[in-house]
Amino acid sequence: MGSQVLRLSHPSKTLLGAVPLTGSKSESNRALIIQALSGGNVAVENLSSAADTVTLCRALALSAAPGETSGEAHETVVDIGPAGTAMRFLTAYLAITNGRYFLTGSERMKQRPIGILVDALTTLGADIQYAERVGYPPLVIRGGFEQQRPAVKVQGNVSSQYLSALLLIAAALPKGLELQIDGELTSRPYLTMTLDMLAEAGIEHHWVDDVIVIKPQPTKATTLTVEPDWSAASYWYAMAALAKTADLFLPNLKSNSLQGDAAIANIMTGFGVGTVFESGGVRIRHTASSPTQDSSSLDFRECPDLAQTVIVCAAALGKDLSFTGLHTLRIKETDRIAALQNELGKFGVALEQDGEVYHLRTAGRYQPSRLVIDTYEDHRMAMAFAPLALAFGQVEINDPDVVEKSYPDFWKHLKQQGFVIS
Ligand SMILES: O=C(O)C1=C[C@@H](OP(=O)(O)O)[C@@H](O)[C@H](O)C1
Ligand SMILES: C=C(OP(=O)(O)O)C(=O)O
Repeated sequence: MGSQVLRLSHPSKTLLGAVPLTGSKSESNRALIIQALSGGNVAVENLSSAADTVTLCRALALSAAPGETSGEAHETVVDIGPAGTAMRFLTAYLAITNGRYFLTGSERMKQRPIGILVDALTTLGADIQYAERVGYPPLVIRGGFEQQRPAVKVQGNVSSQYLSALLLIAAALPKGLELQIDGELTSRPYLTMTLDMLAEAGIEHHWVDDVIVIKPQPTKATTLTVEPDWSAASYWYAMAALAKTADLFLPNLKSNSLQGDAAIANIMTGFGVGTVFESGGVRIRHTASSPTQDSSSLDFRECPDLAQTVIVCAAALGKDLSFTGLHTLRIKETDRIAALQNELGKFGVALEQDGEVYHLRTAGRYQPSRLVIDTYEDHRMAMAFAPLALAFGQVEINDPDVVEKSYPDFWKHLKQQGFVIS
């Protein structure tokens, strides 16, 4: 892209035609780990073009053929940049893979906690040290350990990625895994996605109360086909809500998705966007008027990646909604609560915290003469605020390349849909 700022407008405010979304980043990253542990049994189709998936692919290739060293004998440096799922999944994967690894990432990655996962792996017998700050990347992993025990208890309310990381390696552990989820489980659909994809590859589990058991077992020969990305679809729902006319077809999305973010279809009925599941994909339409939903509340506990899309869209439509389940947003690509508060404030909207509930206050909303959005190295900040071009006539997005993390064709697709981008 090159440019440090993009200016967006959409003169006709009309969205028509098909938008071919890339594969789900979450499904792709699971498929890659399952494949890597399958001994050549598993093929993957429709892998995401997300930078995070490309990064994980490269990291897995590097760990299969270690070469680069960091000075210390045979230490393979694996740098996953800003890819959180890759960091968590690789921590578990490298812990059971022979070799010595230095697993690192971006400056932000060094602020995203990983202690819960490292503690769990260490309990099982893994050898993992912190290279800088205790509880955070980078990690020094001496892979390939003798398993001490199968049972481990893991806190569930910080990130489901820790649990998914453990479940993905469970069948390859000599004693298997008995994973007890401690306390509340956040982002539950991501955990069930992990179990469902393992099941597709022939790996069975038993889940009773708060304990998930996976016995040592081989994967079966199969092809995992990745569905397009529902989180990416959410931005098109927001655009449809803010457009004058919208009739968009999103090929290959399914109603019985593994992705919790398919919840956007239901949420957006309250924002004036209708969904029809057709054969071969989903059709979304701007419906006549946007029903008021003021004083109602939306919970993002199961779909945290939709929060920015929905909150920004609600702000543009002047809906004073309340939100819960935002507790994990502060440890993602940026502190997403603070980022939202700053950027919404640029057009007079407040996101006020009251304990676990956040209230959107749109009474002071105004149309600024120039709206320039900062993106905080967070792809979802760029993509959630871009639809505002339809509401305010024009919006400028700083550091637009951030979208590459999950949706590299985002700006290209916007252009194809009539956005003027300069
Ligand atoms: O497992 C996954 O693929 C993901 C789980 C979620 O994270 P948390 O479990 O940390 O909420 C989500 O926000 C992230 O984008 C992808
Ligand atoms: C939180 C996200 O990703 P990750 O945790 O994998 O960096 C995201 O894509 O919104």
